[in-house]
Amino acid sequence: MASQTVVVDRADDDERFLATDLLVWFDEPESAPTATQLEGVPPDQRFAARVEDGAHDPATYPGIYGVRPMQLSVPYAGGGRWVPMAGLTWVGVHPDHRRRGVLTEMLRHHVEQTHREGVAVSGLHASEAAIYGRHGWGLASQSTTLSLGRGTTFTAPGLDETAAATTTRLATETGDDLVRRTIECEQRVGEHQPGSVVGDEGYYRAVLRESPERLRDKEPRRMLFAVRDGVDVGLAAFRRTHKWEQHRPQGTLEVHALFGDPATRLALLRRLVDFDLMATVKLPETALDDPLWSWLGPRAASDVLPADNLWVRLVDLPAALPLRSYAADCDVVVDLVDPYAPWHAGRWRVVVDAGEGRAERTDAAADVELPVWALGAAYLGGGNLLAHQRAGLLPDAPAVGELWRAFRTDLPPATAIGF
Ligand SMILES: CC(=O)SCCNC(=O)CCNC(=O)[C@H](O)C(C)(C)COP(=O)(O)OP(=O)(O)OC[C@H]1O[C@@H](n2cnc3c(N)ncnc32)[C@H](O)[C@@H]1OP(=O)(O)O
Repeated sequence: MASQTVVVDRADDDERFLATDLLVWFDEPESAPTATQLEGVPPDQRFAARVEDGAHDPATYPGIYGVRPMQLSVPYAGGGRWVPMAGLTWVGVHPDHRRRGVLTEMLRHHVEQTHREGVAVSGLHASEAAIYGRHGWGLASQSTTLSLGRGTTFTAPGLDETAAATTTRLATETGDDLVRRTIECEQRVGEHQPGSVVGDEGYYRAVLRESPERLRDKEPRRMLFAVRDGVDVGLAAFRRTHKWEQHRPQGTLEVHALFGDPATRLALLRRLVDFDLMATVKLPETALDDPLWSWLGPRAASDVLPADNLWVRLVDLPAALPLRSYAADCDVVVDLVDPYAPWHAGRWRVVVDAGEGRAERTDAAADVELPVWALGAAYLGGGNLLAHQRAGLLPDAPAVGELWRAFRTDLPPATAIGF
């Protein structure tokens, strides 16, 4: 198809924004007011692409995207630390305009806009894994989904006492009370777990809202909080589905999110595999080094499916590097390839000294040329640069190993929510 001139700017028409999203995702329209449906993406963070040559449907935009103001937990002093992240979401291109560069222009706009707003990192969950790598996002955390049978045994002698001292109770709060309790709990837990993401109140109102059209005959989502010493230390969000086979209950309990330190996860998991009338517990986005694998052994789970989790793009290297701490010293000159960001592309001296990182402009000869996705992948300590080098995706230069030894973390990052 012929290319087209694409201009991206604020989306000034909420109805049109929503209509575009409905067309892209072919969802049933909801009865809730438009403002409620758009909650979690602030009005000044809704963007639309317009094409300047050719007619298009006035009720929709050729393309839309939104940004959630979020916090990302980055590796810091053996734990984590919250830093601002632009959470890219609601990306969609009208079916009549696809594969003609609308997404490409929207992502270029997003990178510029994020930089203008002084945010160094953009993150997203992708609908399809092949989309974002070519635009500079690197796969920063990976996970698996899996299923467990009812009554699964978890063997964790060193954590039994703490898990037993952890009470699990279904939340009785609703509305804003539940939103506040959930945010506070996720902030408390995620700060110690690099790769965690939390949103603002609007985001939590949006994810905790369940419209009648989406719910139909399903059980409303239940929130199970884990409490220790009077403090919320974790939670599991889940829903159950009935099923009967030959007079025997074969229900499925599907977990949507699971937060907590290892002893808390143990307490929550023991409770989740013990609900009446269930035969199967489906777990979401479980990190590759989740303690679960040590408690179970690899064969106790079924339907194990690896997936990409959080994709990270750096939009400002000198601002992003000092935000986290590092495992080893390094001093290399990187020639950064970033076609979307002239302020970013070119040679940087990347230095880590006593755990602190920085990047400064240099005219020195480059030790390695790196695509911007590589630093996004490694930023949380998860995307192994040496493995990418071995796979032929990065240049065969010693500087890649030096960078990786600085960026890597003892445990890979884990991201528990999608957005
Ligand atoms: C963070 C999020 O919100 S994830 C949600 C993403 N949205 C969706 O999946 C909704 C359904 N899909 C769509 O709306 C569109 O097909 C999009 C947004 C995925 C792509 O939009 P388009 O305008 O068609 O993309 P565009 O023409 O800019 O393509 C850019 C490049 O990405 C490639 N590409 C686009 N979509 C895909 C895909 N689904 N899989 C693999 N490659 C893709 C194109 O081939 C093109 O490659 P090239 O530069 O080598 O030629």
